[in-house]
Amino acid sequence: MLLGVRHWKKRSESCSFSGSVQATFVKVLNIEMKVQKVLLQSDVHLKSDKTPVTVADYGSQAIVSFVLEKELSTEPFSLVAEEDSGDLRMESGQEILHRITKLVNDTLVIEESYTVATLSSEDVLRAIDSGKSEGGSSGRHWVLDPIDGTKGFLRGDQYAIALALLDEGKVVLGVLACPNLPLASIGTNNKHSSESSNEKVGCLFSAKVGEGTFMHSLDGSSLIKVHVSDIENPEEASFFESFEAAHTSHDLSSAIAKVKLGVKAPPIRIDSQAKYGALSRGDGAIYLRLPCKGYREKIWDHAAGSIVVTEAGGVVTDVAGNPLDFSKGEHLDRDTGIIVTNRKLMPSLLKAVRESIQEKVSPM
Ligand SMILES: Nc1ncnc2c1ncn2[C@@H]1O[C@H](COP(=O)(O)O)[C@@H](O)[C@H]1OP(=O)(O)O
Ligand SMILES: [Mg+2]
Ligand SMILES: [Mg+2]
Ligand SMILES: [Mg+2]
Repeated sequence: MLLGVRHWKKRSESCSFSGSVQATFVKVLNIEMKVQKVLLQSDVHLKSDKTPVTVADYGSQAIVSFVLEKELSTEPFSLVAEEDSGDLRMESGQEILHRITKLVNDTLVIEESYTVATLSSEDVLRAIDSGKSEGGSSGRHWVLDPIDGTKGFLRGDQYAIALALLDEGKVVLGVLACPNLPLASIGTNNKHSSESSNEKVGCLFSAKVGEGTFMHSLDGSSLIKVHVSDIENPEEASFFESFEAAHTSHDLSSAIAKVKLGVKAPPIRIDSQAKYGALSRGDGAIYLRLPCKGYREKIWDHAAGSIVVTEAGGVVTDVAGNPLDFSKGEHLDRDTGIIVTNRKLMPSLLKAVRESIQEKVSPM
């Protein structure tokens, strides 16, 4: 028993961010917001899976991984992150690598504790490749999506920087920064909005297992504990889904929400894990993610978002009603979709999802 308590204490102490890591995280966000406004065509590349990647994705991964490794120098460091340096090591990647290196140094210079020396391009490549761990069910692994919702980032819309910690395959800590998300509600099921926060954008959600979810404003001026919507009547529940039609079936979610549940409000379509953040504070009550058959979800796309919602009282499952399993490496290994809501709505939502999928498979 005593051993268990000691283990828990040790774990929770080293789980927490030091102030300087959190401050650096906020600086990364500020830089990314500036980069978003001045992005050049040549700063955007297509990866082999045809998804876009930018100097900001690479730069964010290099900085977060560099800072985390420095902060956690006394313990084994394992990071599972989206990007790798393969394309940057090629002849064609040299120009973009030069710009990433400048971006990383410009950002770190603001944070005095990290200005040991100017980082070389090789240091930046090494920092990006620190994210090559495979994760799994034993030990501790940090999980990072340096820019989640790159398509939203390129459009000037929503995106997030998502960092989580896995301990023995379970998410125990999550931080979700949403630089373009208004502090006031973006939905109809709101419970937290206030006059003073009406115009401001930039939210940072943080959740630690057993301690709830908090929303900070990016300028540090406010901090509140958040909770998911307590709506019980599905007709009053507004729902979130991907902006990109290629990422989820808008038709299927419309059949579930409108036809089966009688939801009246139109869907709120935004990019990235900002959907989890918005849901955690009750902006809407349901998030439906029903990707094309065959798409394999990655852990960095859901680890931080899922703990932000569950610690705020919500439930995150696959369409069979099982909790997401983060212990199997970089993939979630569910190609059947993800549903998120509060405890009261989950049974009727699950039933509606199952019926709609069944009807799609075998139309009457
Ligand atoms: N074909 C796809 N189907 C579902 N999700 C995808 C697909 N391609 C990329 N993604 C990832 O889905 C997430 C964004 O989805 P959405 O904004 O629709 O919630 C991102 O993590 C994005 O990766 P990325 O991190 O590279 O942007
Ligand atoms: Mg990507
Ligand atoms: Mg992502
Ligand atoms: Mg990404």
